[in-house]
Amino acid sequence: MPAQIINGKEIVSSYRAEIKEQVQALTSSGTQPGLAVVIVGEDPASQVYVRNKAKSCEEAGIYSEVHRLPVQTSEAELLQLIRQLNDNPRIHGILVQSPLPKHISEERVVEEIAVTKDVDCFHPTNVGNVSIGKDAPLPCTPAGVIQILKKINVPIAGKHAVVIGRSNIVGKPMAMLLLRENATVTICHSRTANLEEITRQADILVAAVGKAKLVRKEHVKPGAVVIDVGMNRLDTGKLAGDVDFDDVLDTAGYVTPVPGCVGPMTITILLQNTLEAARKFAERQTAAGV
Ligand SMILES: Nc1nc(=O)c2c([nH]1)NC[C@@H]1CN(c3ccc(C(=O)N[C@@H](CCC(=O)O)C(=O)O)cc3)C=[N+]21
Repeated sequence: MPAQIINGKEIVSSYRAEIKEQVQALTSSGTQPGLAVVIVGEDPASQVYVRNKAKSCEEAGIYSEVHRLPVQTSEAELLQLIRQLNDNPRIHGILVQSPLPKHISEERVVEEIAVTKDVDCFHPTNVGNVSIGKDAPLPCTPAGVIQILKKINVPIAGKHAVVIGRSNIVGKPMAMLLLRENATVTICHSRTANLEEITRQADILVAAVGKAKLVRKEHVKPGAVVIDVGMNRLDTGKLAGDVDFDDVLDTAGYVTPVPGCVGPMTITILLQNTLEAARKFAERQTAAGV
């Protein structure tokens, strides 16, 4: 039986409709959620993402502002902007688009973002809180993947989940969230010997390596759920995932398309995190008698 193609559009639009309602409710009680996106330089992929994000905020009723800074912006200038956004009561979430130009330390910049406004979950305090199970904004792409699994009713507890990739943005936090859902988790990476042998044991296989079409049917256990986080721009201009979609179709039980599933779901979680940050801001205001 051929794999079921996970309908990202349907999952995303119902989730965003729920968010929109909650944004409206919070707005009418006096707090409109607000997101600031900061982009330094002209990376073309980043431009696409930032455009998608601004449009998504608008559709959800979230206030957003995009700060486009020239590539020669100094680290000190960027830090100054972040401090202003930290102090701005209209802004509840701050996202500094990565990658940054080489002369700016991403680590330093992320640490400047107020922990309560870190809607990416990149700040070390939030990363730590997620790993010890404390309340924190959830990392957008990994949380989106968990939501996809839940929406299609795939059980996670007790399943063997294999993550290919160990980046701080996707691989590592992905493994952490799967563990929180009680999966047995294996992380594979560029130094893993016998990759196929391990990935073939996966009930849930998440590909987040950044290598176009790396995952083929020989990597996939029959019936497995294959989630493709990859977003590789081919020379043809087309977008390809880390999974060879056509090749795995007859082996996998479920597979996500690229584009049209994990990407838009990532943005959906960003909206959710911004809403949640705004809600907590409003609660703190009320508690303080403001
Ligand atoms: N601080 C920070 N936070 C991020 O979350 C972040 C980042 N930096 N830097 C870059 C990556 C990449 N990323 C994408 C998310 C969604 C789509 C997306 O919606 N993609 C569409 C297709 C877009 C197209 O056609 O090119 C889709 O998959 O259907 C793309 C890319 C967020 N990132």
